[in-house]
Amino acid sequence: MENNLCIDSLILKLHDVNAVKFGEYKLKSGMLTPIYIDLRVLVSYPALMNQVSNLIYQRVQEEGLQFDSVCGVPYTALPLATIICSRHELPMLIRRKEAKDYGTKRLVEGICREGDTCLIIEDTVTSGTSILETAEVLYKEGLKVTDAIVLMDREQGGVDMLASQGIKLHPIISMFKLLNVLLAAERIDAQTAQSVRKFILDNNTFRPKEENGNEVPATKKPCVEQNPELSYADRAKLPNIHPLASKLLNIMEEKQSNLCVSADVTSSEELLQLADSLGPKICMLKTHIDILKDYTVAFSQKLQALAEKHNFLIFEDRKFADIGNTVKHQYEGGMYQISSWSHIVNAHAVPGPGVVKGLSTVGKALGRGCLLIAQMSSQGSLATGEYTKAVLKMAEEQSDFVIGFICGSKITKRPEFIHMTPGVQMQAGGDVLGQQYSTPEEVIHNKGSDVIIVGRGVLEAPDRLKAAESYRKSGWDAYVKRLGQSGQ
Ligand SMILES: O=c1ccn([C@@H]2O[C@H](COP(=O)(O)O)[C@@H](O)[C@H]2O)c(=O)[nH]1
Repeated sequence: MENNLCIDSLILKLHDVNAVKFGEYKLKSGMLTPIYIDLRVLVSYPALMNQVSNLIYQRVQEEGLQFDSVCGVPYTALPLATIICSRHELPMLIRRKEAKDYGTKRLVEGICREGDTCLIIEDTVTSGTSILETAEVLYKEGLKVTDAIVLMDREQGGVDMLASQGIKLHPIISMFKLLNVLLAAERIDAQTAQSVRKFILDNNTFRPKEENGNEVPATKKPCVEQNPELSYADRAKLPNIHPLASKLLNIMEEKQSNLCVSADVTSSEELLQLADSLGPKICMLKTHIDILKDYTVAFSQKLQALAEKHNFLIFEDRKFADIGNTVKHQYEGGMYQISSWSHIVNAHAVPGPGVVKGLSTVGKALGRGCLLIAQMSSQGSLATGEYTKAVLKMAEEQSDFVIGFICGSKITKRPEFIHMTPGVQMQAGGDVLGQQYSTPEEVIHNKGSDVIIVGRGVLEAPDRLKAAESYRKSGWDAYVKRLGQSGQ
């Protein structure tokens, strides 16, 4: 989170110094682009140079990269590499763009030992060819290149192209992140952000080769609705949106996360530990409070503090399903006092509209929201067809409290409702008790849902944090892809 804030402030500073320009510009390849990143100006801003160099070095450490020397791609990344190498006493190599016609005539200055590994530093990547050109010069000196760090990735295929050549690229700022931050700060309008997003998605420079050397044919775009789709950030600003839905959409945009982790554990200590470690990766944490063996009021206070600290919402998956008067007591009272700590709860529509009325008499004044269960992920679920349509109608009639749905796919085009889908794992399949799983791509890109709810996919992974990050990334990438194909 802290690092995120640091990157957000850097993006705004880069915009301030005109290192990010909107208009029509030509790239090295000749391609015309509506956004140009000009980091050459950095040399005139020493504080910014230091900030960028620190972030690059921080990334090197976070990734645990091992190398013997550092080489900046000429010319913009040269001073950045120099600052890093000088500050951290690392051996540096300088790549010449043209060989001298006297003396050693070398293309690389500095000591190259056969078999040593050199880390490449670059300012901006589009296709990745500048990094590859530098790597090729280093290879000729007997060096190995396994990793490169770039400040700004235009997300136009550089990561994939370099990966195909055995170089892992570690970007610090991505184009979509940059657009989101500038949009949130009102430096650009939604239309500009969307047209740049579309340009980036339509102009991927990487064409992987099949084994026979031919280019892989472009995959067919899935059939999507033709009406343009709003981003999470745009939906957060809708005039008729529920404030809690708006808050959630803003969190999703800011954290680039549409991941809700289902914290189905039985000890409060483990749940708090999960919330603290996975907090930066999620937009929401889902609980089943009645499976905890040791619930206390102090626990619920600690959970709320963690939600504040990491900026996520709490969703108690209580699935209320009784008459209004009963659910009112179940929501407000009893040993769990759910309404006091859970931002969102859910309800079955089976009892009729009274269940929502009962919950809203407690939750509305507290600014809480409710999801209606329109479909379920379990095999043989009866929540289908006409039932799902009736749930939608019930939500529309009480949209001052209902903020969205638990569902398998998008059930309404009304952008103020948020669709959340459980039964998500990296591999489609199921469990022995009837749970059915779809992938993040299927749920977000193909089925049009907004949030993936993942339980065992994260909880049973050997490294929960790593698993949460890969679900976050898959869910977010699927959303970005969907936005780019929405016809805007
Ligand atoms: O239709 C539904 C509604 C709720 N759930 C809940 O989501 C999680 C899923 O856990 P996994 O381990 O990812 O299967 C769990 O808490 C369910 O109660 C659902 O699965 N399907």
